[in-house]
Amino acid sequence: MTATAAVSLRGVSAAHGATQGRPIDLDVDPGARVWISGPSGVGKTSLLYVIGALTRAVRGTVTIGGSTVGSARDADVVRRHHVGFVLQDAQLVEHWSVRRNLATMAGEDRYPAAAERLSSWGVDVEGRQPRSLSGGERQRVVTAGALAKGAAVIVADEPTSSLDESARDSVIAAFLEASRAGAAVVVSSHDSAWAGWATQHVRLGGPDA
Ligand SMILES: Nc1ncnc2c1ncn2[C@@H]1O[C@H](COP(=O)(O)OP(=O)(O)OP(=O)(O)O)[C@@H](O)[C@H]1O
Repeated sequence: MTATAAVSLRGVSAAHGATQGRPIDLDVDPGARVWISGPSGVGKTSLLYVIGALTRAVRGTVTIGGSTVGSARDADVVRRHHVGFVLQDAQLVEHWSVRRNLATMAGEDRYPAAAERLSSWGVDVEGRQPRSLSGGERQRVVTAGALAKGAAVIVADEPTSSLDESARDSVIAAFLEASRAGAAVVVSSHDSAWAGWATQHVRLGGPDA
């Protein structure tokens, strides 16, 4: 790993997909922007989950925020302290208000900024329940919460899949801003709109991976 890497993978295979046959090495420095692409089913989500300590690698060494992710307990600690994530199914606690979901993801002190960002994205939070959100609104709530956490590492799985072009561009700009503030940001997506955003491209299932 580089001395400053936020995430370092050495000889890593995830439980499913292309990295099983071809283990991967990857360093992601603070402020770097990584786009993971590749065909459906190739293993993008599986790799992203390892990068975010959401699941453990089946082989190799994963270091996040200077800590090696060995045990499940290591993964818990790393996730809590270092990682913000946007998962593909934009999970919210359904019986909590959207406000409570957002405040829990962001931290109460960062809630106002997260709600303001959401409002600028056309999503008003107050008085809403998750069941009243469209798929795209839900995706933006989870993204605003993850970004507000101020984590050193942000992983996002298809964060713009339910968004129109204008909302997509706003979300891409927000991920750019997070990287400029020092976060290492890793996005898995089929959408080539991420190509111009990324500083590193990991293409799974191609000649290089
Ligand atoms: N828990 C699981 N048990 C068994 N197979 C799984 C599991 N999770 C994923 N897979 C399989 O592993 C492969 C990689 O899945 P993964 O979701 O990582 O791919 P992906 O590239 O993100 O796909 P997509 O672009 O369609 O979201 C797929 O063939 C998938 O069916």
